[in-house]
Amino acid sequence: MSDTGTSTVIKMGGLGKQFVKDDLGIVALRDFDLEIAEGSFVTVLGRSGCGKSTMLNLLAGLTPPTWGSVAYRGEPVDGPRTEMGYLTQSDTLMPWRDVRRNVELPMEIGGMPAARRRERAAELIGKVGLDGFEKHYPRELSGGMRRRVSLARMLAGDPETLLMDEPFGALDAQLRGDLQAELLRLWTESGQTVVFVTHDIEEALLLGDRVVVLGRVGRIVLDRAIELPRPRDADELRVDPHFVALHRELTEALREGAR
Ligand SMILES: Nc1ncnc2c1ncn2[C@@H]1O[C@H](COP(=O)(O)OP(=O)(O)OP(=O)(O)O)[C@@H](O)[C@H]1O
Repeated sequence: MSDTGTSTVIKMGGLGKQFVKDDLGIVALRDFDLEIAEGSFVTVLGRSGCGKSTMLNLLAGLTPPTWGSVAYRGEPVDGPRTEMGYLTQSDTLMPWRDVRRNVELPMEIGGMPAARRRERAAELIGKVGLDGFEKHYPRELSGGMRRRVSLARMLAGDPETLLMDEPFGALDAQLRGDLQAELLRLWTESGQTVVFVTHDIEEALLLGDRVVVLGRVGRIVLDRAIELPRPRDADELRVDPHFVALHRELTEALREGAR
């Protein structure tokens, strides 16, 4: 238990990853330490190439670390775990399954009866704004629509922790706002833990109750609480002096991280 009374759900210690390409070692992440409290919404902000996806892949157990370790509820993460849902940057929908059957997949694996599965899939498809597209195949959808199917599929697994890698980056502003609001609503209701990677300062501030800014090879340049009251309205926030000051602080941290 931490001093705030919440327990740590994720602990990354001395974490690092080196890739080897053409006999050359490329360090993507080095000496990375981070603890995440249960039920928190942590946004991880960093420029392209600073190791954000590498960190999430390690956290999700998709790739083994070169150095250090990841623990989930005190247990070492040495492969994917059902408690963690991962929305990756790349598209991992099954091309031979239509939208409904893609969304149903985690429930199918979990052994949920077909009628219940179908009902839940319909509900999730509605939540991500894809009513009417149930029978479409991934190739018949736009990139943004495919992201939304992936989001619905992740939620279908009912994970207690959500790992999200720039999930709304490719969407138009309106849809992005809708899905951000939907995610916040789900988070408020469910008490899930969220680790949300973005390179967008405003998004990091709008969503998180803590922001971690990464510099090169995942060096933590800033780790601070975001005390903005909720619900947060993007239009109102933009003129809020506290938000403006935080925005400036994060801009400076990103600049510092690039050095
Ligand atoms: N499989 C790999 N093989 C070799 N190098 C890799 C591999 N994956 C990542 N890297 C390198 O590691 C570094 C960090 O990559 P990573 O994808 O983690 O960054 P990122 O912060 O998520 O970037 P972006 O915001 O653009 O997705 C980059 O220099 C990248 O080229």
